[in-house]
Amino acid sequence: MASPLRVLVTGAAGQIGYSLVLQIAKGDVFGKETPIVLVLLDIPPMAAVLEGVQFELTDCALANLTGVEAVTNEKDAFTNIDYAFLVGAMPRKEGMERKDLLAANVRIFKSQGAALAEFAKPTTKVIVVGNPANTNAFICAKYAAGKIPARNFSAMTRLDHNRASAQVAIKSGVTVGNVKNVIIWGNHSSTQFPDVSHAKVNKNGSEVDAVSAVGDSAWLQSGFISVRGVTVQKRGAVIIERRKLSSAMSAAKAACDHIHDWYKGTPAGSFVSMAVPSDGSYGIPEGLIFSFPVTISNGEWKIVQGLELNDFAKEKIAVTTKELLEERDEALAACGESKQ
Ligand SMILES: NC(=O)C1=CN([C@@H]2O[C@H](COP(=O)(O)OP(=O)(O)OC[C@H]3O[C@@H](n4cnc5c(N)ncnc54)[C@H](O)[C@@H]3O)[C@@H](O)[C@H]2O)C=CC1
Ligand SMILES: O=C([O-])CC(=O)C(=O)O
Repeated sequence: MASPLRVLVTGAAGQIGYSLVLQIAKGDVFGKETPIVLVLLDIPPMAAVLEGVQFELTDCALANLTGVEAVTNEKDAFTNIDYAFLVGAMPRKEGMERKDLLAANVRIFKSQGAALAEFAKPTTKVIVVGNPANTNAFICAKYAAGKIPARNFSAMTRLDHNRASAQVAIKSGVTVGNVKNVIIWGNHSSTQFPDVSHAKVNKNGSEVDAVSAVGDSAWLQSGFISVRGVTVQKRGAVIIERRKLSSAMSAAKAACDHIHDWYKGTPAGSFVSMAVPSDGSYGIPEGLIFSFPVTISNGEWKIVQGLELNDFAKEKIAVTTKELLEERDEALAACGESKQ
């Protein structure tokens, strides 16, 4: 048997954690053939709950789950890990924006960035789920710099990508497996820009542009993006309003999709949305953790180049970029650093 991948889930006693750990353990991310050791981290007051999750995972009797470790300190959590799902952070409540969590959550990611640098493998790959996800990932990467390359850090916009794909499928009268190349640009926040102008729909066996498959351009420029919040941009807030808790099942599934594609690659001709450090593509300031369309091969992502952006798209991308720059400066200040 190959040596197992060590996979860390932080916030493993929380609601996303509860959905996520089973999907990883049963092979949805790294494949059913890949042995896994799951490392579950939460804060000391959650130790008993965490132990309950550990017992349940053992009781699932999964063939390739070779170990489950429940820990409450960063050294045990981060030592020698291959992948980190950084979920543990405070969720927002009704009426809040995700950036309202910045002051409370950013320090967690400063500390975990330093712990990654000290204890993890230099090849470790990281997805930040805890909100505000892009800015937390920026801070985490900053404090791991010198040990783990910035390109190993990402933030999750796959949930927004999945939400957008599902809406296009419903409007086009197909199942979601027939929709590809939707793009989420920018921040995982209400300024994100869900863009279908490069998306494709397989309708009755032939591939057509999503815009013509949907057949409602007015909806694509307004209702699809955010009609009283029920579709993409503000979907998270709508779920909180209905459930009184933020998305968990769909967030866990999206985190699995994100790491699955990073590990296995994207199919030829397809791209997915992933928030990664900007290299200046599309005029986005370098280093900002920004959601782009990416293709993935051999564990390396590449930002899709050369997509044409019309004035509507440029305007939306400028708004989300401005918000990310403001969040970055606020986060640096909260970490006691000067602005960039
Ligand atoms: N990027 C995205 O698309 C999404 C992000 N989220 C975010 O994910 C985060 C987690 O959400 P839920 O699981 O619903 O929250 P939750 O409150 O159910 O669970 C969070 C867990 O994290 C733990 N935690 C807090 N500080 C920690 C630390 N320093 N180290 C380890 N664990 C720690 C808590 O004790 C708790 O068990 C929130 O910030 C939420 O806003 C949620 C949905 C989608
Ligand atoms: O909206 C929230 O606070 C949770 C989240 O990030 C989402 O559901 O997209």
